Amino acid sequence: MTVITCIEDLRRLAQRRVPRMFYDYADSGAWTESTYRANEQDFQPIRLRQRVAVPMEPRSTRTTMVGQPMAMPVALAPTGLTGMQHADGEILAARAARAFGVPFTLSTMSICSIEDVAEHAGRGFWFQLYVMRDRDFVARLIDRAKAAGCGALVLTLDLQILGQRHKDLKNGLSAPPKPTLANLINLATKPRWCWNMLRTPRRQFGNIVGHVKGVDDMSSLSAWTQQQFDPTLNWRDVEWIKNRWGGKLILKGIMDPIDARLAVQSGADAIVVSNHGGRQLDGAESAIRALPRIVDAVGGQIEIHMDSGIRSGQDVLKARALGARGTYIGRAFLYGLGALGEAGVTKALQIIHRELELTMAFTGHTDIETVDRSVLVEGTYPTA
Ligand SMILES: Cc1cc2nc3c(=O)[nH]c(=O)nc-3n(C[C@H](O)[C@H](O)[C@H](O)COP(=O)(O)O)c2cc1C
Ligand SMILES: O=C(O)C(=O)c1ccccc1
Repeated sequence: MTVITCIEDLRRLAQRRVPRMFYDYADSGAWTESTYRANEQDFQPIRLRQRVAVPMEPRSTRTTMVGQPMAMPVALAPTGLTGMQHADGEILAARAARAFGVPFTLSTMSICSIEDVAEHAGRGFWFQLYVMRDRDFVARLIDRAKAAGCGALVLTLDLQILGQRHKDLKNGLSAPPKPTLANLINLATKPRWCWNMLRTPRRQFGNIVGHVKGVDDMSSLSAWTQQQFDPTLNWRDVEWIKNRWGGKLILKGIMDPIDARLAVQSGADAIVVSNHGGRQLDGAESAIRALPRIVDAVGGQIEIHMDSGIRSGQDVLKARALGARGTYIGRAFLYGLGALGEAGVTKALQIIHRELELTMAFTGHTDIETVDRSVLVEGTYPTA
């Protein structure tokens, strides 16, 4: 293998090492994947202003998200089935994030449970909540996250029903994979993944199986989601969750200024401008284009984060310049995990950090806190 220098290198290696069903699950969007593609592509036309002969050392990327100090404005996004990209994936990613000094967000739909991650990777990670019909279960999840010392609750609002993802339907996505002939043939080409998976006991949805009576078969993930996720979710539920949780609350999946204003009224601490990485509403605007409008509407009133499409430190800088205090990476860290386990997540974070602080130097900044719209070339970036 040649030297790994960028996230795209990690993606290629992950594609070789992760069973097709799970690689495709990560690397796909809804329907035609037009929003998935736009998320990445819409960063490209945004141009940076090169500066010379200005101080460039020492440089700091340190900042905060919801008051929490971190090494750079990048958190690991919550991703379901992370423990299927690599055995014990959530524990490994949480460890890498902790060592790097950025938050890891554990998904409700993770393989390793809240307690597994707290035990093996330490406390303080963030927890992402999906609202199920069974409110007692939701309350128990919140209480478990509290008991594990989670530093923030990320409440996802954009997936009460699952976007239609063609690759998952064709592959028959399930965790663990069903022993069909096609799956067995594919698994036979992934010995490293299989060996690691056989050595871990954690192969089911750890936050759910064993915690809800009668739930031991989640083999059809989309059917299970449809049965369990609550389509009546509304702002009164957000209030109930906020009160039950009592800590920092981040609302994820906001793309419209109307919803952003309602989020402000809910008293949440931050919102994430996100279209779920293009996995839900195909045809939605890219998140980087939606960002300035949301910043214009509520920027002074609530902390704004963004995700969807970030593949480099330059993307982080552009999001920050357009008003996002922090960002999240989803696939960028999943590719690292699938490629090289914990070391791959560390690699992904190192790559993004290096790109970010080099770009700061070239654009004449030594402190991420001073980066604003003026690093961008007028006329090349989206506006409200
Ligand atoms: C494989 C995968 C699984 C995901 N699962 C969840 C999830 O369980 N909860 C959630 O809030 N978002 C989930 N997301 C969305 C991410 O949190 C994030 O919004 C998205 O990945 C950002 O886009 P990016 O992958 O281009 O960085 C998932 C994304 C991916 C790629
Ligand atoms: O795949 C996803 O994007 C996601 O958030 C999810 C939703 C339901 C079950 C598993 C993952």
